[in-house]
Amino acid sequence: MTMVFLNKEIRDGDNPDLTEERKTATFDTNKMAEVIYGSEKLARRRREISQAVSLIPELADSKPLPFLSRNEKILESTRKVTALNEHLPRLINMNDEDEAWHIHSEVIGFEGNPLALHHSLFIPPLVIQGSDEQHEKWLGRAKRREIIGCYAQTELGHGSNIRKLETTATYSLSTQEFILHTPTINALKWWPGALGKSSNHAVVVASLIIKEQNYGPHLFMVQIRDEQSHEPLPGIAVGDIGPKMAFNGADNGFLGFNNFRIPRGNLLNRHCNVEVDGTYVRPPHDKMNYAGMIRVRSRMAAEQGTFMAQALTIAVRYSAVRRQGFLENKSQEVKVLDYQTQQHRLFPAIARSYAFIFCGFETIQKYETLQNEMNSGNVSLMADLHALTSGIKSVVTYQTGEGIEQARMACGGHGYSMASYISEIYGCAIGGCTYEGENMVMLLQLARYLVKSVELAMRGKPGDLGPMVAYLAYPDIKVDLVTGPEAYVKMFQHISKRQSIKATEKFHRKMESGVSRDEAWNQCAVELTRASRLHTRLYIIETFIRRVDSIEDLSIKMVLTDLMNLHLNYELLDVASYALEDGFMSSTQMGFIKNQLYSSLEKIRPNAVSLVDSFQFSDLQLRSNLLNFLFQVLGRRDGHVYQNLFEWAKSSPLNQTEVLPSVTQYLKPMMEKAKL
Ligand SMILES: CC/C=C\C/C=C\C/C=C\C/C=C\CCC(=O)SCCNC(=O)CCNC(=O)[C@H](O)C(C)(C)COP(=O)(O)OP(=O)(O)OC[C@H]1O[C@@H](n2cnc3c(N)ncnc32)[C@H](O)[C@@H]1OP(=O)(O)O
Ligand SMILES: Cc1cc2nc3c(=O)[nH]c(=O)nc-3n(C[C@H](O)[C@H](O)[C@H](O)COP(=O)(O)OP(=O)(O)OC[C@H]3O[C@@H](n4cnc5c(N)ncnc54)[C@H](O)[C@@H]3O)c2cc1C
Repeated sequence: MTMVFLNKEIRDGDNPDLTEERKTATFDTNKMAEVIYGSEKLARRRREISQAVSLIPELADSKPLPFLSRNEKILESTRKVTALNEHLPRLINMNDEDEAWHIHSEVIGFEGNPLALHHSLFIPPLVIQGSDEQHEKWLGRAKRREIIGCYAQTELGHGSNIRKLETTATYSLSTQEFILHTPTINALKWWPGALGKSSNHAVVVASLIIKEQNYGPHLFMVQIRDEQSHEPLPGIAVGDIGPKMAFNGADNGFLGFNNFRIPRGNLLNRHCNVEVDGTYVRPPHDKMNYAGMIRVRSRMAAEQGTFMAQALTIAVRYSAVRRQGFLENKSQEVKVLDYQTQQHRLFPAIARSYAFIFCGFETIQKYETLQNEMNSGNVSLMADLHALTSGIKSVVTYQTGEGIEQARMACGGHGYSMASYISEIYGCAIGGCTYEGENMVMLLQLARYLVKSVELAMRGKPGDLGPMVAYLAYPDIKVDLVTGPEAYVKMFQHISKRQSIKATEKFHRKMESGVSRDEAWNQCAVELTRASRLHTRLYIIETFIRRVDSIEDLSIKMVLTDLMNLHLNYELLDVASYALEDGFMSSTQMGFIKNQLYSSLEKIRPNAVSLVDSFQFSDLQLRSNLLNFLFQVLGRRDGHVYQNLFEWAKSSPLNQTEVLPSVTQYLKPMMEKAKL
């Protein structure tokens, strides 16, 4: 029987320790899901989709994914994604990217699949950079999945420095074609997801050469495999780059061209062009060809927030059923969730998950505004959003990695087992520190923007500063943290401003002492990245406060205020040394922050399970409940962990036979030999 209590679904037969947690929570998890996902409709749609997926057996994993070999993983992810495509139009709104993301994450898990990049990295650049004529030619085919594509930019020798990509696209005036060529091994495309074995088309980024002049990286639509035989076309070398830390259900690949010709019309030319006579038509912004990367980065905060939320759901539920050690009552061991250290490990990360998701929705909206403006020829918002998303991408991926790793350790030994699924989530999430721009490189992009802004403020032009950096010109007025969130923001603004100014001044001093600009930049790079992190963390705090301010439901507002206070105190404590250094923060204030932090942990404790339940991840999504199987493990909603860990172990392929060949071939002879 299921009893609904503030929508927390207390189910008969659930582990009583989890039931107790759900009963004591002070808010409605469905209402919280509305806040997390943006509206009642969006949250409800997620539940409906999860429910629909759970009723379709062919969308379930046919075996526990960690027991599969690489080939089996690719076969399984391809089986599921093609089966899913058959059902999609019935299950989701096909124009809704969030619904598509959600359903893929339910069905595929974190292993990746050969069509993931088709939708997220092949179609979007075609939409953004392709002309109407090019949309006519390829977009319909891509959307109907008549062709499969990927985004091939990174090379063996270059990923971060796109200007130095070595793959060339040389315009031939005589044939009006581009000749794609890979001049060296280093110039092989390397890493693109789904390139290795699955795609038959690629958006290839190559340096455009016209009459021996290099015009820098441009995007080209390239067919790489025959549509019938799927064999590589003559002049193309392509394959898989081998197993990775995660994403092993996907085929990241390499690609080389041997003077491979494509028509002039294959340069994606909505914003730039090469005319028949070789005349180059410039785009309205120098970095227009990088716009697709801003798009992906703008989605990463929400994405990473949900990755961390999944690991935390597993760890918090498990911590509520895991009993070990004693507190006051010596007759019953305590839930490990009652230990302050466990709470300190998990709750700030829950707060960051919420913060990243809220911040993510804002950045996605900002990107949509940019996209609309770009479509009408206005590129003035690009620089701001490039700077902002560069910082956010770097901070959230790093902190998500930290949070997931804490979740793993919070599960003790069982966290280390793949039955927890946390290692797979971790492998996938920390890929984000590297893909879509290596974190340090992207922090330094934001630092360029901050330095320029400080210079404007120094030149007495604070009016020229955009709203995101206006605080760089604010006067320093001491704050009383007791007055609430605004005081925390002011304290953070002071810290961030001071670091940006210090780093800029150091950079200027280096140059004044005769060091070249690039060398001076490098000598200040650590300080500059610190400024970027502080600026970004400030921005995330502000978005959290904005979101909580906008909530009307009192019970939700109260618990989110607790979470926000935890976030404010945790973040400020983490960077307090910057404010103690110049006396802006007193040691009394430091003590106040710590006490607030500990009291926030206590306030959140009764709501912890419901705060993670509110993300409403299904057991399938957490790989904690595989349809038709008993392998239900650590994060399962009903909390029955131990017997299912035992089922999981019994299902290990190693246990399908009592005596392994490793024993008969090697150990037995060794022991026999030792007896002689
Ligand atoms: C449950 C589901 C499971 C799984 C799914 C999850 C995840 C997905 C899985 C897999 C991964 C998916 C995708 C990964 C795809 C990729 O990684 S694609 C490759 C991405 N590559 C990069 O990001 C490369 C990073 N490098 C760059 O972007 C650039 O090289 C650079 C920006 C670092 C530098 O470029 P330069 O041309 O050299 O420029 P600069 O000299 O440094 O700067 C000059 C000015 O230009 C401004 N600028 C740079 N970029 C932009 C931009 N995009 N927009 C606007 N302006 C830009 C810069 O700010 C400078 O301005 P100034 O005013 O300061 O001069
Ligand atoms: C899971 C995954 C999926 C990917 N998918 C794709 C894809 O679909 N398509 C695609 O084209 N690519 C893809 N990539 C490639 C990815 O975009 C690049 O690996 C990434 O941009 C980093 O570039 P790099 O490998 O050249 O790192 P490098 O730049 O070589 O980084 C190595 C080190 O050098 C440092 N460094 C480099 N430049 C600077 C600098 N200017 N200042 C300071 N430090 C610097 C970095 O901080 C880092 O510590 C993927 C990568 C991964 C891991």
